[in-house]
Amino acid sequence: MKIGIVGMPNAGKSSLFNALTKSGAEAANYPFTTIEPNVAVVPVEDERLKLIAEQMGASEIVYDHIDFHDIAGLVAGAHKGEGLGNKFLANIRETDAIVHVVRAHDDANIIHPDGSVDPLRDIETIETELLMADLEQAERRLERVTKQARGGDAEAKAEQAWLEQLIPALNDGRPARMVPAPEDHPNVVKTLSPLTAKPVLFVANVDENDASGEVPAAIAEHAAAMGAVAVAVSSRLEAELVEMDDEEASALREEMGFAESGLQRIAHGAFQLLDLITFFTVGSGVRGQSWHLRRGLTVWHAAGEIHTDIQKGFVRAEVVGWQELLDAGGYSQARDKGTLRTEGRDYVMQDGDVITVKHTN
Ligand SMILES: Nc1ncnc2c1ncn2[C@@H]1O[C@H](COP(=O)(O)OP(=O)(O)OP(=O)(O)O)[C@@H](O)[C@H]1O
Ligand SMILES: [Mg+2]
Repeated sequence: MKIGIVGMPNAGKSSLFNALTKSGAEAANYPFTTIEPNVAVVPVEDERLKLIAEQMGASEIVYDHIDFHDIAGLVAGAHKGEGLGNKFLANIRETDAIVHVVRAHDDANIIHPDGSVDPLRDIETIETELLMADLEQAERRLERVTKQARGGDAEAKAEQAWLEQLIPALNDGRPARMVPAPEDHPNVVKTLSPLTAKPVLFVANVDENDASGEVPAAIAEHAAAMGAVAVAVSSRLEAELVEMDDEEASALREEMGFAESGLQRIAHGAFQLLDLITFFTVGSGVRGQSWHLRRGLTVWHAAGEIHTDIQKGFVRAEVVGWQELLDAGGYSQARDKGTLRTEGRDYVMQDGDVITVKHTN
């Protein structure tokens, strides 16, 4: 999963990104060796995997991860190519979701580009840039598909009709996610890949003393109205915590009154935002791994997350809930108890399922 970090200049993006990078780099059994400088790979920790991996005697634990992309600061006018505008926009087009960092701390030492702290104004500035960028893209696309539609192409006609609804909506300040794609041509959204169709996770970058507290009301209300998710984190505090050793950091966290690291709050917020479920693969002497999948998809899709070859050769899957596996004490005991079942490709995955895919090749 790819997530782009956006926000006003000086909002706290890089501090957050650095904290994310360090937390990922320090995690054990990190499955990748090279990391691009602007990509932070963050494992999503999961207690359930720890328990079953230990019981099954797995060789190691590999958590699923989220890739956060630090995207250069967005300035007003980015859609016109000002600053790093165009490159910035091309970068976020490729992501699954957006983390929008909003300055909510009052530290007078930190300059605000507009001279005062006003989270809603800042959110609006960024959202306007995203809307304008989509608008330009949509207008350009409309010119093209209008020509194709004249030739009688049904897909082009459907896309044209959609764009003709989308453009006035964007002009009115309504995001693309509010303009549903034509039912028989859902791909038109993917083709345009509008920024304002992406789900948004707001990170309220709060004062260190508020880091355990609530999301400021103005941001929480705005997020709720958009159908977005919001979490409160102090970017600077998180950047400081990753510099400490684990014990020191958790002692400090406890003292400040929050159990989960701000970074894990963000990772879990992203899961909630994208409506993902977690499933596991585990065995004796092999890796225990966690994976994610959109809710409502099947075990065949799950197989594709593991490997395209496993999906291609899919025959059937053995499925057991993580708790049932733990209770039974192993796969064969779970089979005897009837909690481990054999399922076909249309089985809809449930959060916490442990699967073994039987496949050809
Ligand atoms: N919660 C916070 N409280 C106080 N200061 C903070 C907080 N978060 C970040 N800062 C400080 O704000 C400054 C800007 O932070 P940072 O460099 O992370 O912003 P940025 O969004 O990456 O900026 P740019 O757009 O210029 O790249 C830094 O000095 C950082 O230490
Ligand atoms: Mg920065």
